[in-house]
Amino acid sequence: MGGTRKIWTAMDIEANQAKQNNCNSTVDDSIPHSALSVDTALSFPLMVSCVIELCKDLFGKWAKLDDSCFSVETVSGGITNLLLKVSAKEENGDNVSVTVRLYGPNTEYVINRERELQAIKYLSAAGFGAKLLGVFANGMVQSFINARTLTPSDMRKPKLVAEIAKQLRRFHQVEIPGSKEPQLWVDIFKFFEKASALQFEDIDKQLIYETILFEEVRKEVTQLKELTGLLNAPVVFAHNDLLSGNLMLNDEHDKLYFIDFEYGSYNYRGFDIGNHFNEYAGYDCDYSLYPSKDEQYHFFRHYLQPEKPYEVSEKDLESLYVETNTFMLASHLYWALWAIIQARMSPIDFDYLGYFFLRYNEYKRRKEMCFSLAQSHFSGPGTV
Ligand SMILES: Nc1ncnc2c1ncn2[C@@H]1O[C@H](COP(=O)(O)OP(=O)(O)OP(=O)(O)O)[C@@H](O)[C@H]1O
Repeated sequence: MGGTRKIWTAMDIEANQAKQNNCNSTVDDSIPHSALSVDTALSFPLMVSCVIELCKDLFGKWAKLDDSCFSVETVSGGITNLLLKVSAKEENGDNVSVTVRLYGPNTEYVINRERELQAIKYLSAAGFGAKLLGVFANGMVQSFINARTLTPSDMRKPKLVAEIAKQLRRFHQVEIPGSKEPQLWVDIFKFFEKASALQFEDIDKQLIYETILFEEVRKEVTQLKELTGLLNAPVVFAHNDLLSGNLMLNDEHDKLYFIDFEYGSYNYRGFDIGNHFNEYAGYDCDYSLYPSKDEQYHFFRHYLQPEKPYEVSEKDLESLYVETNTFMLASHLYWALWAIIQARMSPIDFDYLGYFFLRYNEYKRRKEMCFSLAQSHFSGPGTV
């Protein structure tokens, strides 16, 4: 879903905004700020001039360089963000590259940029993602990552699985100031309220929308919330959208990067892992590609004990297996409800209502197996 999942993200913005306002840590003052903005509607050549001016304003050592020392190219041009690569030939002959991310119009209404920037600050200090180099009126500048984006099939290669698991463990250990309340059910219920009160101008969409059994969905959400509540699952700062498009690999240095923290929040550990496993289905949503128990155990070993993966106890593996596969169901409900709202709000031409049914049907297909897995786990050791 990567690119299609970007426009209408957190419905909890207002709620979180209130929390953020109570939290006194903002972006580090040592990070350069510029009041300039770059109009994304400009023609590319005009945009290039503005971006060069912006970079000169942000970075003192580039201020005196001639415009001919800069080159600007597009890295990715989603509707949400426009990502540019800016390279500058510095006075000492060094060629330095950065990325300039221009937020798409109106995304400030749907993405909590303050929360994202704050998370980036702490995550990049912990070595995750691109380094935050500058902030301006409608975007940010980050270090350029010399790496390729992973494909869904890369993501399940045992060596990479071990590395992803190990990094995810470290990611989950990062401390971000502010509320540590897990967002999963807060988000899901907000999505539900919005999603169940929509009206579509498009008659065909309206007819499809009217076939959604919201009371049934509400019961499923409530039932799953109750079940996951029995798990006592750890709460961590979670990425929440760990799909292959958000993983980059530098093959030469064997270095893996997590990127794109737009959905990052405090959340249940099992949700982040289960959501990641759901992404094995790839862009075609082929859920037969969901990892087997052995594949999951390989991940868990490296997540739980990266230094001694083969010393993880069977009991710990089983517990994390139950936790992950219960929250995996929540990931289906989360993105299913999110998709209904996207169907109404997003300008991206994608069959979001179809995506709702895909995720909701997969939830229903897996529900019984996962519920009985959790219930037999609660009823005694060794029963899984
Ligand atoms: N710092 C970076 N350095 C190099 N390439 C990057 C960097 N950040 C992102 N990219 C590349 O750009 C792609 C899009 O990045 P990202 O998902 O962060 O942007 P986005 O605007 O949220 O994307 P979209 O809305 O198109 O999904 C990534 O898959 C990656 O290939």
